[in-house]
Amino acid sequence: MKDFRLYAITGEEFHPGKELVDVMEQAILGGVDIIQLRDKKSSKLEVLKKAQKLRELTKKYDVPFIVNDHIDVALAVEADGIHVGQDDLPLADVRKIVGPDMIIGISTHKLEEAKKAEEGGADYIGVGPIFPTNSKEDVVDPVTTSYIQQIETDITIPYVAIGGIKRHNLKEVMAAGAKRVCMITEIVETTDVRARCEEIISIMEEQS
Ligand SMILES: Cc1ncc(COP(=O)(O)OP(=O)(O)O)c(N)n1
Ligand SMILES: Cc1nc(C(=O)O)sc1CCOP(=O)(O)O
Ligand SMILES: [Mg+2]
Repeated sequence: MKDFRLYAITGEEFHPGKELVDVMEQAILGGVDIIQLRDKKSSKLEVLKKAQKLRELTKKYDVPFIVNDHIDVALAVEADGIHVGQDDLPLADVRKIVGPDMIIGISTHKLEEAKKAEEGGADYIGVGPIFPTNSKEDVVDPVTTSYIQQIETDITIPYVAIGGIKRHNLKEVMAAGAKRVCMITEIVETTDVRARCEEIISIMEEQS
């Protein structure tokens, strides 16, 4: 897969009154280079409609588009990838469904899960939650930056740090070895999403 550094996940509940596509377009203009549609509340049809709009947007900017949870929606809109968690379908079954080319990302919270994902052919893994987060209901305890250090030592596939990552703790995350970060609230919960992403990118560039 094409490499990336700033991964934005949608979080419509954090930007009331603003259109999903407008917020994500500002994020892309600010430097986000991969987008995931994550919607835990809408009906399947509503998720499909949002995915269609984001597919169009991400095609325009040549940014990879990932769908969280809904494999059928990912296939229907020809998304670039699907993101699944530890309680979703096993990787081997997801691969059978989506075929050889679609990106598969898997959430991991411990080294054992990361190794299994790598051995099973995941294209990337999520590594988190690094810090406490209010953006996910059934979240496990923070894994802290020590999990990033373990991943750096033992895992070779691309990984993205996630969970409670903000401008103020970004240096700590990068100092542990992370080169890619994923955020919901720090990106979408602000009046100027583009400027926020530019600021995040400039902190990342200072650290690399
Ligand atoms: C990049 C990335 N990493 C982790 C997650 C979390 O996925 P999951 O464990 O399936 O939880 P939900 O997002 O479905 O609540 C993610 N979505 N993206
Ligand atoms: C969706 C998600 N998955 C996580 C994991 O650790 O797997 S943490 C998380 C929420 C990330 O949101 P924020 O940047 O607002 O903390
Ligand atoms: Mg999931």
